[in-house]
Amino acid sequence: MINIKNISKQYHIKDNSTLEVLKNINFTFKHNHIYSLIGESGSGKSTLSRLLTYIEKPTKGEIYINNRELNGLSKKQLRRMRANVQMVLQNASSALDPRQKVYDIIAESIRNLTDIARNDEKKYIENMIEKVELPSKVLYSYPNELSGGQQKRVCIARAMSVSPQFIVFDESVSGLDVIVRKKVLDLLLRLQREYKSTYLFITHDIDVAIYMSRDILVMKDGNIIEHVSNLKSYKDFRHEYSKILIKSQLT
Ligand SMILES: Nc1ncnc2c1ncn2[C@@H]1O[C@H](COP(=O)(O)OP(=O)(O)OP(=O)(O)O)[C@@H](O)[C@H]1O
Repeated sequence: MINIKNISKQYHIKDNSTLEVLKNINFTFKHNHIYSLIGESGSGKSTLSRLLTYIEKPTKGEIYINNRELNGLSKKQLRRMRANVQMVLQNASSALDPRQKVYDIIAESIRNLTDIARNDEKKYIENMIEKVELPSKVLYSYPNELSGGQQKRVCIARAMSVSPQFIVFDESVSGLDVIVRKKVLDLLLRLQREYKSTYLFITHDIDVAIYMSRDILVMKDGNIIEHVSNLKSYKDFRHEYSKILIKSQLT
């Protein structure tokens, strides 16, 4: 479970002024659940994902994972926490080191973030690559030898390999063609059922958001302005802004 309390994020921009990108957000992400997050460009979705994955710190507020606040943890505890929360980004090719073979990319993550013994590593990685439905020979390829869809699956395998409880997918399927995208989404849904992790699925695309989850957060100007759980129809969105956002995609 991840709990965010009174989270704000400000950036210093030119002329000594500050830009408040996230404004006092409170939310609890339940265990074993998928949330979709939609919102227009610049509303703060990626900033929120960077805070949730500890890439950046909030200016104000606290993030709790399993009731433990991040600040003040020892290095070892922090390492464990980092494994707990993973992120899969839009641009798979830039997220993968072009100089490393897929095996080494996944192994690096495992070595840094888990206690899996070296003797067990190969079997574990082969199993992981099978879970994302890639042939094992991919492990000995470089990322640029793979298709966009295959690279995406490698990113998913790397994230899953450290057994995270929480995964943020930030526009993770953008840029894939419709058929490949659906296959990746179905894979993610299967993996979620198997691993019982919590997903925060960030997307511009309302259809993708609904395909992944009926639990939808809408973000505007640094706030979560609406949370619809158990969405049954577009009419369940009550906030005027959500309605405009949905309408703009449907017309
Ligand atoms: N490091 C930074 N320094 C200054 N401003 C930033 C920084 N990172 C983000 N911003 C600003 O914060 C706002 C929110 O950006 P963010 O990327 O979180 O939005 P987003 O909803 O993810 O947008 P998109 O859908 O286009 O990715 C934008 O105005 C952006 O310019």
